Amino acid sequence: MAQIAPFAERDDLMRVNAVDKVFPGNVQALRAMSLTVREGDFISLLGPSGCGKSTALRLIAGLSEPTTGRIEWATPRAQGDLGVVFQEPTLMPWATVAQNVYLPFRLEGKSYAAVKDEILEALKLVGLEKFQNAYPRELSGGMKMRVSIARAMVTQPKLILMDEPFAALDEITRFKLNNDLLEMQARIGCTVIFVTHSVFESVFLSDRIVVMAARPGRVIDELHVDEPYPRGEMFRTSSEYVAHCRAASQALEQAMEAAA
Ligand SMILES: Nc1ncnc2c1ncn2[C@@H]1O[C@H](COP(=O)(O)OP(=O)(O)OP(=O)(O)O)[C@@H](O)[C@H]1O
Repeated sequence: MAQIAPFAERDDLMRVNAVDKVFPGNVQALRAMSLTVREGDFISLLGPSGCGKSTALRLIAGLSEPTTGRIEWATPRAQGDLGVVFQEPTLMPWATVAQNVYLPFRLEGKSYAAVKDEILEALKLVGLEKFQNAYPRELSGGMKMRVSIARAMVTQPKLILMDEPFAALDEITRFKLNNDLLEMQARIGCTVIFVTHSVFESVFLSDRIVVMAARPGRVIDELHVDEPYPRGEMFRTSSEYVAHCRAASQALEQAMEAAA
């Protein structure tokens, strides 16, 4: 479990270097995107629909290749260094909660018996250890998302990519999961890149907000939310939070105008 270094002292983890992504039909999903991601950063990609947030995440995950430019890791990436959480929990309905969380290890060829302690630990982190033998159909939307997060964290990855994971949840569940996500990040010391449309969510969670504009998808601004962690309800109701939300809102408005 790594400790997160102070903001100014973090080592580079990976770099998106002058990346363009053009889809068939000449759709320029990303133009000249550059971003240095450092160990322990919590980065939100914030922007309107179609600005290339999911495309950027897929490129970083290695699920798609840049048209030009490069994705470079500071040290070679091993299996288990990366966890991904999508908007839908994407659980296997026929498998128990524990079997779902086991999946990344199964893909690495490890037996269940060899990793059952890690699975239980991940389920504890998301508060679902009592549900290890339940099936997805027995769980609420928020609980399913917790299982999906446990599955992404179980290998203690260096980097977790999250594509609007809480967009489909009600606001109270979303706030709770935001709080819990920060706690989990602090516990395993990972880096997070989090895609969202929500100014409020991005300010609450992140220390860096990368603002993107559409047509073509590109980075137009980066904001630093220079507020200490752990963050909780006190931060959410503070004047500092409101001030950061205002700044992020303005940057988002400029992003919309840039695309208009
Ligand atoms: N596989 C694909 N083939 C063709 N065009 C694509 C493909 N994937 C994405 N695009 C286009 O690339 C652009 C960026 O899409 P992307 O999904 O990355 O945006 P986004 O910011 O994540 O949007 P949203 O917030 O709506 O999810 C859009 O114009 C989209 O239609």
